[in-house]
Amino acid sequence: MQKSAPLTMSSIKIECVLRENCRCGESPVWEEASNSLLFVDIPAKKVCRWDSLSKRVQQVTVDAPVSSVALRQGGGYVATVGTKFCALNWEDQSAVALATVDKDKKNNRFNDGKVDPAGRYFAGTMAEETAPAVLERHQGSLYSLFPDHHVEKYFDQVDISNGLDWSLDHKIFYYIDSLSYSVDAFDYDLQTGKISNRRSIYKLEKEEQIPDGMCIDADGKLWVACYNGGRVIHLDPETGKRLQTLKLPVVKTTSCCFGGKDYSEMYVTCARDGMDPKDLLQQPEAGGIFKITGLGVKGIPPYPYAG
Ligand SMILES: O=C(O)[C@H](O)[C@@H](O)[C@H](O)[C@H](O)CO
Ligand SMILES: [Zn+2]
Repeated sequence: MQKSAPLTMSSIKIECVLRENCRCGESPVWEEASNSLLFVDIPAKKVCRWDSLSKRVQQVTVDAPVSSVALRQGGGYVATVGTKFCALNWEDQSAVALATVDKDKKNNRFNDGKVDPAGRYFAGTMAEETAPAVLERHQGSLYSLFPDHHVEKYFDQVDISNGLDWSLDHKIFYYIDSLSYSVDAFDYDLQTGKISNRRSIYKLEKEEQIPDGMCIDADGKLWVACYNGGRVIHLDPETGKRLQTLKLPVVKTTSCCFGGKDYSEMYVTCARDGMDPKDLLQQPEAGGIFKITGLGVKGIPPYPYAG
């Protein structure tokens, strides 16, 4: 395995590349075909696409909070809107429901979602918040939308279903329920999409605050955005050790992904909701998109939904 560059050689640069004032930016996904970063602003009900070459942003507004977006095999996107898995057509700005979950829970909505290596769209739910991280507990569940559009439920009793990704050998599923303050792992069966043997691989320290979105890198290590922690932490899931902390000039960091040339850049989303006017003055880039270069590690392309 190739070692990353020694620390003395790396020059990490963190910059805000888009001042978007997202209320709650989330679900960054790199689309190689268009050199673009997709992301959502959950309460603003917007899916955005930032062209890294022209620096322009396009957006599609939907009719309910949109919590994640993913690429779709054969073009277009899928997104979790309210409690629906939807197909998103960028050209005519339409979102067509493929399946609905939590029909008995009127106050629920989807939260983070991502596609697995076999093309299933995983996403979990939560009760709607009255303020950031303030909500009726244990209302969420984790689901996946299979390529044939049927939905499977994995477990319930979730507080805030959040970051998710798969190990490079596809044998482990990593998952975050934010209010557990833990990054968990499950054994993963790629053939069936089944998960088992839940365990914690990392417990957040107090100052790291609330674990939110996450992604894996090409070395199999995890990067976890810490809401209210103003940072992304780099974890070794095998040893359970934190390898590195990246501090950002905004406190409500929500999620991260790799993108850009050869997936050598990291993109980080963040939120403005829940900040008071004084914080907003001190963090004028809150709600923007951050790009981090010089990490000395690459990411992997996102998997497209196969249905
Ligand atoms: O981005 C998300 O995942 C949630 O929808 C947000 O509301 C916050 O992250 C949450 O409040 C912190 O736990
Ligand atoms: Zn999140």
